[in-house]
Amino acid sequence: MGTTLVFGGAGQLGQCLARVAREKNFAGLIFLSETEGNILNNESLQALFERHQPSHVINCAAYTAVDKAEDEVELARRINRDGVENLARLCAAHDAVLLQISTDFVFAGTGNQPLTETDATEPLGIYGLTKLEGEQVIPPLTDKYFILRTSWLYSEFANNFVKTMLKLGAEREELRIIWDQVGTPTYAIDLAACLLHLIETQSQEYGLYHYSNEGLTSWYDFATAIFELRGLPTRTVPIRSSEYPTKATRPAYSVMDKSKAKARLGVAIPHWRTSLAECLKRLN
Ligand SMILES: NC(=O)C1=CN([C@@H]2O[C@H](COP(=O)(O)OP(=O)(O)OC[C@H]3O[C@@H](n4cnc5c(N)ncnc54)[C@H](OP(=O)(O)O)[C@@H]3O)[C@@H](O)[C@H]2O)C=CC1
Ligand SMILES: Cc1cn([C@H]2C[C@H](O)[C@@H](COP(=O)(O)OP(=O)(O)O[C@H]3O[C@@H](C)C(=O)[C@@H](O)[C@H]3O)O2)c(=O)[nH]c1=O
Repeated sequence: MGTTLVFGGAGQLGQCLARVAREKNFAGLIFLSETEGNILNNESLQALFERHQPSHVINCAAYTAVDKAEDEVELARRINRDGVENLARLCAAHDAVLLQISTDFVFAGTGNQPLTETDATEPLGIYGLTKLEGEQVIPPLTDKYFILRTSWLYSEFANNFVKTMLKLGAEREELRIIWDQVGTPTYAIDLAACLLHLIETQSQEYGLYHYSNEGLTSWYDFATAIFELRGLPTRTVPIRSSEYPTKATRPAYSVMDKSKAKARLGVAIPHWRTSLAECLKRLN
């Protein structure tokens, strides 16, 4: 197997990839932090591609601060769109496969049926918009790409909802959590395993896919499950989004249909509750 360059290697998904690769003895991955592989620096990117001649490139680098993006539009766009364009161009020139990660926030979330890859996108905020732009720059440059849209990523690494809940739950008796946003949490370790599976199997089923854990839940039910599984007495109170004002509006319903990924990529997808229990065990 060839070499895989992992950009954004120090972020949540990057660290999950490192763990899964270590556990599977998966060789050939080169993890690059922002300083080692800045996706906005074309000169250093070119040097990296020339030195390593990668067969695959996984882009975990992104601007992920959903609310802050509303005030940092240009920076978010440079990282989420221009950075992806830089990688896609170099992948095309070096005949490498690009694995790009996108988000459920490309959808407006006004429906109530699981979203497929062909459903219309309509981002509600700058983060979702710039991630969608990042999806759109790829196909004109290369055919050899996988775009995996995922949602509500969490893990034992970096900052995420599960870790925030455990921290707040240890400090407060009661937490008020939104229940009118419905989606599917995704254990970033499962997504990492899926990405490595695509490389290991040398999959050529290129294209756009939805990948989250199975099932659906609200943030309120997710938080309640975290405390139940952890055996914490923290009370959770369901509130509406209007009672928890944020700068960026989130989709109310962003459950994604994974039929295409299951049919074409040969991946088994665990239920979110099973994976949550696994993550909490790891966090112990
Ligand atoms: N987190 C989530 O809930 C979800 C995430 N996604 C997508 O999944 C992917 C991985 O997300 P996740 O790991 O959680 O995000 P993180 O924010 O944990 O990681 C992103 C990483 O990208 C790095 N980065 C930022 N700018 C650059 C740059 N110019 N060049 C290289 N690296 C850079 C960041 O470094 P630094 O921190 O130093 O700035 C950070 O380490 C992203 O594409 C994200 O949009 C999709 C759905 C849900
Ligand atoms: C801390 C807290 C959050 N919430 C709500 C706010 C929000 O709607 C929801 C999740 O909050 P967070 O800020 O953790 O997550 P958020 O930034 O909305 O998460 C998103 O991140 C980007 C990167 C994605 O791509 C999305 O898939 C999604 O995971 O929980 C409460 O209701 N009560 C609370 O006490």
